Amino acid sequence: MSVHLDHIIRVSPQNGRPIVNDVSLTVEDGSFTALVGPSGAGKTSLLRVIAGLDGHQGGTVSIDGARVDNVNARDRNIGFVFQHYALFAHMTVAANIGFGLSIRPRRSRPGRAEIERRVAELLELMQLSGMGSRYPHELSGGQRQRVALARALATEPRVLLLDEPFGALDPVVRRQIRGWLRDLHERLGLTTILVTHDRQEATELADTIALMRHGRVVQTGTAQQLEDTPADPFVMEFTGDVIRIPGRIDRGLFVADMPDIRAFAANAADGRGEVLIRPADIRLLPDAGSAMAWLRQTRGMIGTYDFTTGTQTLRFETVIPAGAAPIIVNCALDISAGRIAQGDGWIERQETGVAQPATPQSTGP
Ligand SMILES: Nc1ncnc2c1ncn2[C@@H]1O[C@H](COP(=O)(O)OP(=O)(O)OP(=O)(O)O)[C@@H](O)[C@H]1O
Repeated sequence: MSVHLDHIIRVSPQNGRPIVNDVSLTVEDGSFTALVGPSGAGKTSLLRVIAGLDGHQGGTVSIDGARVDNVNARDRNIGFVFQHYALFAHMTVAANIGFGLSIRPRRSRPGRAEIERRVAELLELMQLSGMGSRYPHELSGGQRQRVALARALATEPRVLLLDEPFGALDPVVRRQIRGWLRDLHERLGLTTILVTHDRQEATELADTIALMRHGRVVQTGTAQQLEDTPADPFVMEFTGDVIRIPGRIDRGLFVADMPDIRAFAANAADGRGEVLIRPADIRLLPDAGSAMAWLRQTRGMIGTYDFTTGTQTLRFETVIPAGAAPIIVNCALDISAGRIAQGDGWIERQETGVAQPATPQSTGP
């Protein structure tokens, strides 16, 4: 089932400020979407609006093309698992899983034998066979989260909402459960939306990533798209390592404040600016300046360099130039593969890999 959000607004019940601010998002049927972003960005709030647990003051939520704004949570056919959505401690694992079915209105409630069959099926699917009679405190953290997932899936929802479901697990279990979850998503043909802080988790699991900040979706796309063509400096920093190099635009050139960084063409008005660049895109140019680059560590073709000019040092990891000695004297940096920012936005969007015209070496401000 697809989920479509159209200009959703939710305001804080306390102070009327927008918590979700004009969010439009389409989650395709059968897709796996990760909602990522800093704390307080509105990810949980958006998930709760989709689930129908919280109301919204503007916009519409549609599931499979039908508006569900006035449909209560129980009737949306959505399963959800929250990090702190605890299991019922006094109930066995089997009773926890079957709970959603057992409280259905009499008309739609399956018989006891049918519930038992469904629970057994889910226990097997979750690799928890034989654990139905245990109590939650007799399980590991990873097993408990799988029971929570089983409970969410018992009513056969087609949409699954997961809010940091693995946050409390140790990293090894977390990685194992990831692969297993993706597999489950495929096998059951689910449409899944996962809230996570973990960039790696989002990249591994999701087809689409929606990055949120201040109640808005800043950019949606594959992990690769967000990394390669970030909509703004915030997205670039969120999606990978970035080095910021301050400078200015001077008559069509970006001139770094730090000497021995090559100026390059910048199609923008004169003023302050900053280059944001992935460390791996920085190029060391031997015999092109007066700086010194000292190779601190190597990892295959990649080296960690301290690039020193005057009293300033820049540390970054990049490709070791062919035949370079561990200490390169008289070198300069090429940062023309970066993007130039001013405040929260780009002042110029450059495509990486496009050759820049040869320009004179910067001599600083
Ligand atoms: N019921 C509420 N009443 C008032 N403010 C709320 C309520 N729920 C959330 N907020 C506020 O809305 C903003 C978004 O919160 P939300 O929990 O959705 O963010 P988040 O991106 O999920 O953050 P985190 O990653 O820390 O869980 C925060 O500023 C939060 O304080």
